Amino acid sequence: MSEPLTNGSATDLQFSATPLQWKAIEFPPASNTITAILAGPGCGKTRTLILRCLHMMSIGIQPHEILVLSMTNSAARHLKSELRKVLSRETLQQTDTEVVGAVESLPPSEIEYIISNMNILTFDSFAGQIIAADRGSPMKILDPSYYDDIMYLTSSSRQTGRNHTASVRSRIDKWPLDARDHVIETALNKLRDTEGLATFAWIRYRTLQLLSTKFSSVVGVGRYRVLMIDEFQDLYGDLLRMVELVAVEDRGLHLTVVGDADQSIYGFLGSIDTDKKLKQVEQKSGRQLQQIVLNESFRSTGEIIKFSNQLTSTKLVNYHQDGNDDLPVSHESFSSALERADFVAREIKRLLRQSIITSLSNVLVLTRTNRPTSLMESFNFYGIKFHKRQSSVPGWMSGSISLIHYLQVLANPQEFEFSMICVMMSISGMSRPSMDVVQRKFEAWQKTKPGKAASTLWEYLIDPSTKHSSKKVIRFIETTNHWRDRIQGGGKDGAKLNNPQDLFNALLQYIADLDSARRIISTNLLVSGTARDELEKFYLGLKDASVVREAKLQEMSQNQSNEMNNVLGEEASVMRDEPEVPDLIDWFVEGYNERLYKDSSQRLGKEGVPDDAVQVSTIHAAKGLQSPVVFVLADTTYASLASKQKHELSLQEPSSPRSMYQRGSKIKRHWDEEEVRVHYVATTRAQKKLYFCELHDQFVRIGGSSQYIENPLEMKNRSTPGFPNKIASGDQLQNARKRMYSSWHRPMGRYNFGGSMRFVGRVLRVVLK
Ligand SMILES: Nc1ncnc2c1ncn2[C@@H]1O[C@H](COP(=O)(O)OP(=O)(O)OP(=O)(O)O)[C@@H](O)[C@H]1O
Repeated sequence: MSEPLTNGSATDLQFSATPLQWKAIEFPPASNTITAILAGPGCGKTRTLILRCLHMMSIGIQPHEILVLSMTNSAARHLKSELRKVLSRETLQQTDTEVVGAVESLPPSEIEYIISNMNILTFDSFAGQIIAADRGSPMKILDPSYYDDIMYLTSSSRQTGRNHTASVRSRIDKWPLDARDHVIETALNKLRDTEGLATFAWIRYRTLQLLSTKFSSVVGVGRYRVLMIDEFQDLYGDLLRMVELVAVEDRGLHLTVVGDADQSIYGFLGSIDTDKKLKQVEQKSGRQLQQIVLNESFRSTGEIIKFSNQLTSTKLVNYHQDGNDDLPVSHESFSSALERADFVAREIKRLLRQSIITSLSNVLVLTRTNRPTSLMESFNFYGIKFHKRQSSVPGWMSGSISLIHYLQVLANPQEFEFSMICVMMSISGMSRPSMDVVQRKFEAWQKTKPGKAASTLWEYLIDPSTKHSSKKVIRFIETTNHWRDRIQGGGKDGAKLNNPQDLFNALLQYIADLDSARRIISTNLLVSGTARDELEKFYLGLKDASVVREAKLQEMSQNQSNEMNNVLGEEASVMRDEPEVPDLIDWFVEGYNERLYKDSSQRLGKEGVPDDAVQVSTIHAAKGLQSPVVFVLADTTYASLASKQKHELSLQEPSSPRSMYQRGSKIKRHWDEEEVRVHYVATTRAQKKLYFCELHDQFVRIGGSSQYIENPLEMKNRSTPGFPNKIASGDQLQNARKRMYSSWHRPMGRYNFGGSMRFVGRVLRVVLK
């Protein structure tokens, strides 16, 4: 193959449209019709949608009268950038076989005018605008999955700065579902009234209410003459209802929807069959359906299309040949995620060396979940930079391990009770029933101390009168006390551990002494390769905190000495106290929530992708994208695991996160099929070269190691000075490996470790402006 694989091809530069695309572009936007543009991946749906908007403008519809709604921020950004690209193209060319659209190249000011006046929004921003117009000010978003934080925010303990959410949570977890929902709902209502905080679910719900009861007074909505829906196949419950309400017959609004049933991947949120959905909208809005099916794919080579078709058994027969030789699809299999990551990096290096690609931005790495995404992001063995595309998941560390819990316990086990429970649960052999016993005894103990109703679990544990029957609990107390003493300066030399390296080592040692290493270090690292990254990120966070703290200390002592010299004279210096800056551990723990919040809002705002980086994304966040080279890090076991759970979803408006999973609801999903479609979406992002990389065994071979990396725990550290080369000792590692199989499926009870990271911080995302 002679030419390098790049993003732009010759056909891309001209505004040609196939006759079918042209028909879709031109179909009159009458208010009594719905135009449904259906097509497989790469057939030009997005492009047609944009050209259709421009065509409408050419027949007199104003940019601000057009509303384009998409499911995700990422899709909305993609649409905007495509619109900008289309608008800034220079000349139009006529070809023999294709009809050419008459869109003139526009001066920059006009391009800006169109882009800023045409509303390309996510459903949630659209709903947010309606709410803001209704109440006169925007609302802040509260992620409903942080429901411990919701409790925290509404509880009286907030004023005292204490965190009682663990006990609240453990109590309400025992209640029937309805009662629980009621409590959460009450808390949410309170937050809405007092703090202007609302969940997306509520904002959608309220929007639906406003649209159905007082549509005419909903500011702004009446001005739209055209509504375009991108990725229609993915619309679920309330979003679909929103479309129906905005598009009801008598409002003179035209509706165009664009979609592909084979790319439907939101069944897990209740999205139903595409045809059924179309019929539903047709009936509810009383319109006539005009369906146009595009059948020629312009994106991928024949090899890629064939491979993708095999996945879903669909027949997208036509693909547009642009003269490039077809490269074979590489179907690879690996025994560990780390080995796979290593392959990806080396392969990219090779593509660069052999000039098959000229820029790292021509490569897209797609993963099923966030976990391997984080792994790739911090994988830089071969000097290749990976840039994680912003998905909707917030969080400073979406890591699989919750190191912060351990540090919080070391900082203050009274304040961070929930963390303490998580830490106790992570101790090898400490099961859910034994934790329940502790909890029950604690409650009984509290009753014997009438004056001390608010006594904490830690106070109970260290109370000399408490008789512990479990050796694990005793060990937890002793180990925690020992390392708290060491860190807090109660050690022999009386020094505080304010050096990030010492503190980090102490933290790791604490974890190892608790015998939690199996769960948080070895298991994660060996299975998915991410634990090391999380450790490293954590270490870097600690270092950052230390740098800021040092600067603060210096600044304070500088101020102080200036002040002393100027005002008080030298003698006074003796009387002065040392500046008060918290110790590193407290500084870090305190700043953690703040950073979590700041970072997630910064990340939400971030747009562009650096040129010198490989893009890494989850498949869900990569909808609509394309790239010359795509590596799909397939997760084929996900399908069978998911199918076992057989979630049942309800389409009712959720009053709380959990009511989404009510029993007795009608819709059952076949998860395996959806998983196949997810992978289909992934493979069809590739234009020229596709790598389908599976893990043939989701579990690492016991005792074996990757052919590339001898011992993952003793890998060279990635140019992070101070980060320990060796994380756990050989024996621990061997034992961890042996125990891995037996422990992998052990349920973590309600204190799910992976998810518990969420409860650490109050993650309030302010996304509505
Ligand atoms: N008529 C055409 N001539 C040349 N290129 C085209 C034509 N139609 C579409 N393309 C190109 O094909 C690629 C895929 O188009 P587009 O992203 O619009 O497809 P899509 O149907 O939206 O795909 P997906 O379903 O994956 O989102 C783009 O690079 C686009 O420029």
